[in-house]
Amino acid sequence: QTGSANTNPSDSADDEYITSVSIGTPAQVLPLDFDTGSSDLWVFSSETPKSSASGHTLYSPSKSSTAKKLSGSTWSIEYGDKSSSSGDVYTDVVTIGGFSVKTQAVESATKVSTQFVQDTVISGLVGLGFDVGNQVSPRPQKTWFSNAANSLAEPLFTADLRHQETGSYNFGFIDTSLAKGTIGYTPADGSEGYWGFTATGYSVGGAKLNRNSITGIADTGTTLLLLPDNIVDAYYNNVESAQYDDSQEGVVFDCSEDLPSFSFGVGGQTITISGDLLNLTPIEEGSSTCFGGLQSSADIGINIFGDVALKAALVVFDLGNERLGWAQK
Ligand SMILES: Cc1c(C=O)c(-c2nnc3c4c(C[n+]5cc6c(C)n(C)c(C)c6c(Cl)n5)n(C)c(C)c4cnn23)c(C)n1C
Repeated sequence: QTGSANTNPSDSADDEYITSVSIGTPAQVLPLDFDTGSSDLWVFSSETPKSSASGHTLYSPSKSSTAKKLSGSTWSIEYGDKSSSSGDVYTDVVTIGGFSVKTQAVESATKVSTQFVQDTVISGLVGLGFDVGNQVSPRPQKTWFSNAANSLAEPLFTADLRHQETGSYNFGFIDTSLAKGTIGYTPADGSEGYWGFTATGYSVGGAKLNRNSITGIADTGTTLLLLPDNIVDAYYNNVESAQYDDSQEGVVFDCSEDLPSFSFGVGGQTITISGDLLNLTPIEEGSSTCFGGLQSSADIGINIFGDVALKAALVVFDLGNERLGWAQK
């Protein structure tokens, strides 16, 4: 068995990607953000304060004949941008791309931070990280993919995120036609809950890869490519108008500049992110100053290959073999 779901950028900056998910009986369809950097499936619901829930599509467990309260269970989560949510837990049938998990923990939000209140294009997240990262207590719950894995044709899923285009999450199979290059595989470290891996080197503007390895995570829930300062500086030294903007908390440059590409080695392959993909967006509507898709990870303590990097590749999240595959698109 397999599943295949389309995913779409939420806005002109590809800030996040939205995928439709069906929950309950009869199906309640919610727009959710698939996040390989976390391991909880949580939703805005009939239990979310009305003032916070307005503008969001809600899950109502009371309207689902298959919903069951997981009594005594609660959850609370904080994300890298300091956004947060918390609540209680139901189990219900959850269908993604035509594949159903009958008894999935659906974490219902009784509290959400302002970033989520304001982000009305999504009604929650689907964590596609490792189960060890799940935040339900007293008994942590499995992710949708973990519950699905043994019934899928292969225990893997792929992410094909695209710039201002419809992409896909495929479950249980690899559609190699989505990629131009060969898939290079490298071991994945799931011990922290993330999809951790090591890139074997990098280069700017199509130069030969150096041998400076970069350990980080493949994170569909993070917008940017967040790497160490030495790499960020090496890149923006090639961008004449680049400067750090305190108010934007990142490197900005003239939108008219042609940006160099950025490449990294992984699994014996080279993934090249075109300059266009590294120019994320004007800092505000109509501005001629643009915000970089590559920014520093110095304050975070972990390197994050977010959507800016993932958009250049077809990425295979292979749970069965505890490995990540990357192919140039
Ligand atoms: C350590 C870390 C991150 C790790 O993940 C991270 C980050 N980066 N994108 C996102 C997140 C997103 C994606 N996301 C990013 C957005 C940006 C940059 N902007 C301007 C808007 C309007 C966004 C929206 Cl709506 N959505 N979402 C939905 C959530 C819950 C995120 C949590 N953190 N996050 C940041 C900013 N930092 C410092």
